[in-house]
Amino acid sequence: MEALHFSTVASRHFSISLSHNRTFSSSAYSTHKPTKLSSSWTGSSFSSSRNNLFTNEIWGWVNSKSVSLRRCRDILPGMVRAEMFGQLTSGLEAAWSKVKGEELLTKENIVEPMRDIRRALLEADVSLPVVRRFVQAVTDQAVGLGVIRGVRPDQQLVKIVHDELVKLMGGEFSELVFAKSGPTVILLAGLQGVGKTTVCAKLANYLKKQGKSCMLVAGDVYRPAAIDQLAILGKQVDVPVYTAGTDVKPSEIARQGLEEAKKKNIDVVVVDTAGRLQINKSMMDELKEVKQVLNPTEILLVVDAMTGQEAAALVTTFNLEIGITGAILSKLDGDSRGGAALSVKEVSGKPIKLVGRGERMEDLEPFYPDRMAGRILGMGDVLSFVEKSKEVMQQEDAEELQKKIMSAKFDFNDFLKQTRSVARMGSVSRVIGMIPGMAKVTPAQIRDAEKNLQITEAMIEAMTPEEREKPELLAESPERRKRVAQDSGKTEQQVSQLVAQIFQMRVRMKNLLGVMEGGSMPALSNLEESLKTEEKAPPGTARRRRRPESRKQFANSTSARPDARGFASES
Ligand SMILES: Nc1nc2c(ncn2[C@@H]2O[C@H](COP(=O)(O)OP(=O)(O)OP(=O)(O)O)[C@@H](O)[C@H]2O)c(=O)[nH]1
Repeated sequence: MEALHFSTVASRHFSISLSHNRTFSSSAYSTHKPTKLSSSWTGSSFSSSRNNLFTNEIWGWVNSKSVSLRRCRDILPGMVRAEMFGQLTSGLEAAWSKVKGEELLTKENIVEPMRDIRRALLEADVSLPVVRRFVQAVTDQAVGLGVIRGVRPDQQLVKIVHDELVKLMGGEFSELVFAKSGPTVILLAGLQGVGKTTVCAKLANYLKKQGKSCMLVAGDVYRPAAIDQLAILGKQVDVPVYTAGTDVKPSEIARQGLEEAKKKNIDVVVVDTAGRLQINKSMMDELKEVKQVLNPTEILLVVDAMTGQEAAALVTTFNLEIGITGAILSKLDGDSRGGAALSVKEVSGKPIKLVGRGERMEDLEPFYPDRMAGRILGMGDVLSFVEKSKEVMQQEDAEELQKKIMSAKFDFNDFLKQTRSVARMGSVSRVIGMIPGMAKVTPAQIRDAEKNLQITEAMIEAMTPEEREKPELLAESPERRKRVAQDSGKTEQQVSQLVAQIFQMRVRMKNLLGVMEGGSMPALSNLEESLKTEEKAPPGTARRRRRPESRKQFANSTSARPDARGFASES
């Protein structure tokens, strides 16, 4: 694997790399190039069937053994990979590769990958008890997990590890709390050199962008340069800084600063405090005094991400000593291991609220555990794909469906199940958007597709159980179709189209399975094109234009072809 590095001018630590897998270069890629599907694929008369087919295509594509997780990650849109936590990311990658090619995650085949995960976490400087709990939780979930159609065991393992990482980092995003009345006071504490003074100004800058007026208070009286530094940074972000020199007690400066902020109707006061090389009693006593004077809404401990599990231990100690509300993890941009981000919440019980990712004033961000986990794994879109697939279909359903398709017994019950599965996926575009070349489906097309799903559902619900199982009954009887039309409030023509469609679907799905088994990737871009063409066609013309296409299919499909006499003439 080759990484192209782009260093940003502003930060000497930060670099991003675009993953570029050599095995995935031109010749390898060309083997996955979309093959042209038969024209029958491009002329579906119903958007609902189109969606079902999309879903199948997508499942089929990801399921295809030629598509590796790495490839998914690298070619899916927006897949820029950060170097941050790079070491951990590579360590975990070894784990996925161990279960590639397996059909199921078992007690036996999970041993090796779990060893890799354990090693990766320990190397990331996560504490041993935390690693043990993590590995146990992942193992418990992975073993005996049912198979989800289209999702391979290595993809499932990625998802489990992702979810556990999110839990480990606190699950939910922990927002800053603001006072209901009067200024919100945020007290910053931390050891020397962790980035407190810088964070003060960054935080003011961050809050200003949320429309809050801010004031900084220079409470670090032991390092005169810290006061000047804060004044300069304050100017830089255009926020007033309250200073009272170095001869006044920090608690007194804090009190005066708060008074000043109240007079000026300031929304948020951020108070800088002195750091020490290590925790000592005088530091804690001073902080307690400042805390008593200010009664802060937030007491945030700034910890240096590069100190790994030590950062988590510090948060615990500060919390026990003075009671804090959360942590700010600074210098995350220089952290290739990730131990601090992974351990703080688990070890101390206190959430990380913000992270510093560079020296610039803009480099402060909220800490989102799920995004962080996604970054660590570097496979955001694969994760959402697994999640969606899990929601919509169980393997048993899928296998049964496959059998039915193969034996040309796909009936309206299956049709309805599929239709609802697609509907449950919400916006189909979200799934389609995960596939390269398929991100351009318009909202209008999606709305249309969803409207058609409802129409289809209404008609199927108006059928008797027997009719649903044997679409032939409807194909042979205009009376039955008339009754379904009346009961569902749709036209006879719509019912006829639906009946014709199920036979077309049998044929198309069978064709699709053939294509998938042949190992080539379905022509997703062709489908997208067909969507656009159909979208542009004026009402009433699309069907007429497509009819020769459907006829051609029927002519080619002897096995699944019903005795269509009785409805074909009407449709
Ligand atoms: N790369 C990087 N550097 C940072 C970050 N935050 C702070 N720094 C740098 O870390 C150094 C120390 O930051 P300060 O804000 O002076 O630290 P402090 O905790 O106030 O230090 P004391 O006042 O001595 O206690 C400075 O050079 C900052 O530019 C960050 O998120 N990323």
